[in-house]
Amino acid sequence: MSNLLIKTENMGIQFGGLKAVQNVNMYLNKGELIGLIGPNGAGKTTTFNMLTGVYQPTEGAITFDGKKLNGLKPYQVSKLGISRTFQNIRLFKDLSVLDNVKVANHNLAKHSLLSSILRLPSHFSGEAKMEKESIDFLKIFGLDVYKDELAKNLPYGMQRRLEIARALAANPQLLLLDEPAAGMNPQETRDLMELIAFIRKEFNLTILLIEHDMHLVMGICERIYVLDHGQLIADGTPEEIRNNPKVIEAYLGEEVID
Ligand SMILES: Nc1ncnc2c1ncn2[C@@H]1O[C@H](COP(=O)(O)OP(=O)(O)OP(=O)(O)O)[C@@H](O)[C@H]1O
Repeated sequence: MSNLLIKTENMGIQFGGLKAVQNVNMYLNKGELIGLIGPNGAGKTTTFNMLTGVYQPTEGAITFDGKKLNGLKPYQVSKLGISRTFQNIRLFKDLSVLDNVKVANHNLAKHSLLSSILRLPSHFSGEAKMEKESIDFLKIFGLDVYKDELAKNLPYGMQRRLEIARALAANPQLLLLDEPAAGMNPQETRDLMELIAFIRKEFNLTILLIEHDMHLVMGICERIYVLDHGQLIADGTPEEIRNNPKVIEAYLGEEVID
């Protein structure tokens, strides 16, 4: 059985005259935690948008778990097992913390629509099961104490955690995290690193992580891809990336890779 979960072959996208991403060849094996880094505007979020069906690549192919993703809509990609978080937090701000997770979990609820409408016993057991599962999720993220709070009232770092919990509640095989530590303080970032490592193991996940915080990326990723001006300029272990002259040049004047 193949260990390969997702691969892109010469993936690219053009917006008008601008080739935002081109010739991207990446792969993730099952269970890997991989970083995607690059200076501002390098094409990282655009890459996530192609992997999740938000944008259709204008070139190349994406294969996930043996299936072609090209042409699929975001909800179809999500059903196949890819979940993501966003650079700018996207929660249902006026719903409770618990309801935010339940909404995501609901997509997969096992009881049928008919039993929900007729309120058959299987509906209630389904609801109760989902409620319990959702609270269990919140516990893992340290969010159960906030379960009845509106999402918009959570401290910023907790909102970021809730976004990850929500993505995970959809039961993905592949989790794409777009700058999960953005705006967090150093302690929150350290806690987040531990949490990401933990959920990867606990849920047998494969994770692709966009992150500007080099310490976070270098600390937890097995391999790292580097994008610059829409093209991959390097891939390798954190050690290889740290010492790669092309990477150092791409980042010169932007941030220090320590
Ligand atoms: N819908 C679009 N239409 C036109 N250009 C776009 C569109 N989406 C992205 N781009 C362009 O694609 C390029 C890559 O943008 P992208 O947001 O993917 O970069 P990034 O690496 O995620 O940057 P950052 O680190 O600042 O988030 C940019 O030049 C951007 O302006």
